[in-house]
Amino acid sequence: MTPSIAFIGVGNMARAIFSGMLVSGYPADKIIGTSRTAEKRDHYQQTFGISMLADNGEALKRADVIVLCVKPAQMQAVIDAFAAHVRADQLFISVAAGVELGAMEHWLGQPVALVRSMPNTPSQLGAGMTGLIANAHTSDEQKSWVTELFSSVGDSVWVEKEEHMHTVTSLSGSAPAYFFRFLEAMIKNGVEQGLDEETSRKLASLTMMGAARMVIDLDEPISQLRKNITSPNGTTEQALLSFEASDIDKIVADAMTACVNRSKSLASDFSASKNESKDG
Ligand SMILES: NC(=O)C1=CN([C@@H]2O[C@H](COP(=O)(O)OP(=O)(O)OC[C@H]3O[C@@H](n4cnc5c(N)ncnc54)[C@H](OP(=O)(O)O)[C@@H]3O)[C@@H](O)[C@H]2O)C=CC1
Ligand SMILES: O=C(O)[C@@H]1CCC=N1
Repeated sequence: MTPSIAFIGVGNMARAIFSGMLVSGYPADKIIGTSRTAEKRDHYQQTFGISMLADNGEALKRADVIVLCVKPAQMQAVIDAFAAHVRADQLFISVAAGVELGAMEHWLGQPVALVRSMPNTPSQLGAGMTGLIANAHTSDEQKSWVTELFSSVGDSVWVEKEEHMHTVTSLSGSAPAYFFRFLEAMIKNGVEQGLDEETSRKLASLTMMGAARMVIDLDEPISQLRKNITSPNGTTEQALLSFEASDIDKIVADAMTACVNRSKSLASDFSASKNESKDG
């Protein structure tokens, strides 16, 4: 039987996951979403044919699997409001950056299967990449089901230690935005050199896709793929020398470290112990 899935807090990430699921054949009548905004509920209901509710508790009641998709700062209030009605057979999946399993277990207040995920928005095209870790109450069968769920919108990896979720966030969760930023800079320069924006966008973005496909499909070191393009004393060499002069490794490492540090600070802001001391 196909489980009913409730997405609590339909925004960018929830939409990316359920639209990818719909494309891969998940029945719309098994998908519920929640939002506090009436216009959004109407929009998602009409556009995707899923059920949209205002009441998270009602969504919880109807669902076998609950995907928590609100912002980290909203997570505790959302869980607190329905924790008393959680059933032991339900499976929870969080997509929130930084919020640790221990904190969510504490807010849920009872032993329940819980998976922390870090997906990304390419999921909406079936090209997502998701990092996963489960708590001790999640069975192997539930983990397999979660793997299948995220396979339907791309690919996934299970990490061994929860601290690795910070790294996953910097390598894949946030990373589409790095590539978009890089493309924005390339397209801007193409336009400054006289091409129209549409042509610049096509040249740069299809090149990014082609390069990514070479990395994924060809069994060759990335450095070799780079060398194959870099003729001695040619054009590419000049571009790469310019990157090195700006210390591209440091630029990328600084950005990824900033991402990881923010993920860690979210974890500390919303940790169960901090919450307890706040309560106490
Ligand atoms: N965007 C991304 O690329 C990624 C995001 N994430 C994680 O996904 C989560 C959501 O991010 P994102 O989708 O970008 O954020 P959005 O703001 O787009 O979505 C969150 C949605 O939650 C809804 N919401 C807020 N409070 C409630 C509530 N009490 N009940 C029901 N709905 C509520 C809001 O709608 P309304 O105000 O109408 O209720 C809003 O649309 C975050 O925790 C983030 O860390 C993880 C990986 C990637
Ligand atoms: O920026 C954020 O906090 C979320 C988590 C990963 C991508 N977006």
